[in-house]
Amino acid sequence: MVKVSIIGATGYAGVELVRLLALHSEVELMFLTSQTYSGQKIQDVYPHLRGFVDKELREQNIEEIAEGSDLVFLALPHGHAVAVAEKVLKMGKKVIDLGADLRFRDTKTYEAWYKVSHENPVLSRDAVYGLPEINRNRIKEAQAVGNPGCYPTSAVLALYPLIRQNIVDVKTIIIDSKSGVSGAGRGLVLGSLYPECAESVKAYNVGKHRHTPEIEQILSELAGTDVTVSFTPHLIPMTRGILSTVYAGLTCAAKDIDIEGLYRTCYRDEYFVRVQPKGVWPQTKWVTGTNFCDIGVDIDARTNRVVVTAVIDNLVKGAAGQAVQNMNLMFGIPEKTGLDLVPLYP
Ligand SMILES: NC(=O)C1=CN([C@@H]2O[C@H](COP(=O)(O)OP(=O)(O)OC[C@H]3O[C@@H](n4cnc5c(N)ncnc54)[C@H](OP(=O)(O)O)[C@@H]3O)[C@@H](O)[C@H]2O)C=CC1
Ligand SMILES: CC(=O)N[C@@H](CCC(=O)OP(=O)(O)O)C(=O)O
Repeated sequence: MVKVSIIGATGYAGVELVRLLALHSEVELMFLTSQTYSGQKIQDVYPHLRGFVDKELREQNIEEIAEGSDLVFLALPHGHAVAVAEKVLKMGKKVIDLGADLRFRDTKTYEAWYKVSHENPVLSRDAVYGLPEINRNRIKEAQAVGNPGCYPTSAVLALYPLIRQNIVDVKTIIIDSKSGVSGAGRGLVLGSLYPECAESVKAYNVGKHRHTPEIEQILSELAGTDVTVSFTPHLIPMTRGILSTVYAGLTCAAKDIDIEGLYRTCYRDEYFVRVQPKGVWPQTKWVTGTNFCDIGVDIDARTNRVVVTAVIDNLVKGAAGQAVQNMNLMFGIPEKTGLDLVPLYP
């Protein structure tokens, strides 16, 4: 059994990890931490876990936690992970950060967009970006993984087959995303209050969302050239789910491309990416509670642009599920373990 602990177990991402790991056959849950609720049992803070997990929430004593764990998940606000990751790694244990602190090869970019200083550029440079569909072999060898952001997971999986085949003009990419409110976390945020967001949809952080440089970093690495994207996130009144619609101009004639075949070939061995038949556009409900990313794709022959939609559950493939998938890879556990779930529908 792999011994795992979660720092920040009471946030939405952390508690989703607890849910998935509670029934994971190869894992033993060791320590769960919380600042606010330390001393209480997690099943008292989150009664849906009663009967599955019986654990007291602890303070963040990292040495003790790392000593008793093989892997530590960090589900903290950005800016808090580096110091913890350093201690865990120093004790020879592995770490997966669900936040943004280990996602950037160039920490100057991180500092510019996140407005916090990064104390360990080497740690960030050596960490592996944890998108298994692209980085599987490197994740298997990793000591530290930066788990991708929720919007970038959907956008990069939507674009990867196009970039890999070099059939779109990378200066024309537009990413239009909608997220459920749990993406903002459990903290009290005015915009997450029911009267503020119910029966309403809005764009936010237009042209300046922190996931823009993350998407550009990965697409640039894949394309071998600098890629810039127009990315606009929207808040939509639902709890879970992200839908990203991506547009890109083709560099060849539409008639020369079997677009569905291209996506099927690219993802043929990827259990968690489900390419829909041409003309079928997935909805967020098709993936709720699971690690799937469902993709719909077609070419708009009139404009010679590809249109792709990708849906994920932001808390699963966008956070905790992807983290479990990465853990499985890092410990040689079959990749689907703990994640072989049927979506919740309707
Ligand atoms: N929500 C989502 O869909 C996704 C979230 N993420 C990332 O995962 C991380 C956690 O997000 P999420 O769960 O949504 O956030 P929440 O606000 O729901 O939870 C934050 C967690 O961090 C703990 N915490 C807060 N401040 C501190 C601090 N100063 N020191 C130690 N612990 C602290 C909280 O503990 P407590 O309240 O018990 O004191 C809580 O457990 C973030 O980096 C986020 O960006 C990534 C992808 C998707
Ligand atoms: C709806 C909503 O507010 N979503 C969050 C998602 C960010 C997130 O989860 O941050 P990381 O993935 O980078 O850690 C936001 O836009 O800030």
